[in-house]
Amino acid sequence: MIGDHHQLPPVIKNMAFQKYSNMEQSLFTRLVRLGVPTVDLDGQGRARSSICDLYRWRYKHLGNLKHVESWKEYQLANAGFEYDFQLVDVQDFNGVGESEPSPYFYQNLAEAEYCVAVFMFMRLIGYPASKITILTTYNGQKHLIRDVINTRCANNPLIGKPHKVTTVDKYQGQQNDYILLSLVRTRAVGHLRDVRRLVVAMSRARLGLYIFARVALFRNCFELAPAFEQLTARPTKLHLFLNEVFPTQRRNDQKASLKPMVVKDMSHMANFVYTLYMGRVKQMKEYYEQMGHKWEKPGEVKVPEHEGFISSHPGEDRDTDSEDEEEAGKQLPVPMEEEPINDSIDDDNTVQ
Ligand SMILES: Nc1ncnc2c1ncn2[C@@H]1O[C@H](COP(=O)(O)OP(=O)(O)OP(=O)(O)O)[C@@H](O)[C@H]1O
Repeated sequence: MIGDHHQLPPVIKNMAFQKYSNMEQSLFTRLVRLGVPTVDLDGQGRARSSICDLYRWRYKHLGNLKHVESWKEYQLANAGFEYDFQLVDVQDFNGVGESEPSPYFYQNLAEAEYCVAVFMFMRLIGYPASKITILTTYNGQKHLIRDVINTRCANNPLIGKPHKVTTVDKYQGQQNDYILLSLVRTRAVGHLRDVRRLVVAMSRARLGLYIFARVALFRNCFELAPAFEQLTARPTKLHLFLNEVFPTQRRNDQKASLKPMVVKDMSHMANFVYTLYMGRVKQMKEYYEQMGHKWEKPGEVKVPEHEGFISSHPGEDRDTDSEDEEEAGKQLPVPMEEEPINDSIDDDNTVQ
């Protein structure tokens, strides 16, 4: 029960220990509260300096180790993205924002679809799946995102699944290069108001952090202001650079000469990804045929209605009469798995 007292405390499941022994208080917090002299972390070696600024304010004198300025991976930009981090505003989809199908089980379909569309975009331009993690602040949303992934792309060899889809709380202590984060709530800020959860959420990414949320709600939360002021200083619509592939040689500190594509909303992103995918498949097919190889379709990025609550692909054009589309219509839905993405720490290939 030792640990950074600016992050989340241990989870105590036993009510007696929780209520009467105050075991949720970590040993570190206990010592700090008792006035025991402590040495605070003053050099972080995980994140780009710009990303670290989102939580640096919670620590006394947190600087950067030299390598986060000097190593090439920190100097280069994130391919396809104008910014190294962005807060992306997500509006209601079909009139719905957050939903609560059972008590305290929060979901947000628009954010789930948006996160998955961005993951698919990253895969299509060459990002390895192992470098991308999708995080969310609620268990309900974790299940929804996994379900959307299973529906849209898990079985597609061109896309597959991200390294992990899990909750911020479960991911404490872990990291990945690129984090897509869904904040879910649209009516009340909920438990992100605990700044320790915000610090964990903001501090998991090394190189890229893209947050999907209802901006008007979170920007007004007093406790979160130092982070959201920085987040909202950048555009809240996703800015993408087309024609870039991973890894780019564009420098992160260099103002790009290209004009970005500004993504209007989730449907726009889903549509764009669908078109990008179809273009990639067409290119591959032509290449195979030119080389005299037998062409086999890699898979689909969409399947029919699934369990009655996930919409069909928002970028899907149902008016098409192409043969490929008809074949896709005959495909059986991907079966639901309770835990399709492995959560165990043992198989984690991130460096700690
Ligand atoms: N001296 C260093 N040289 C290179 N990389 C470093 C160095 N120190 C830390 N890092 C990088 O920073 C990451 C975070 O370090 P570490 O896991 O010790 O932090 P932590 O305090 O346990 O993080 P958290 O509790 O927030 O998950 C490491 O995985 C590593 O990539």
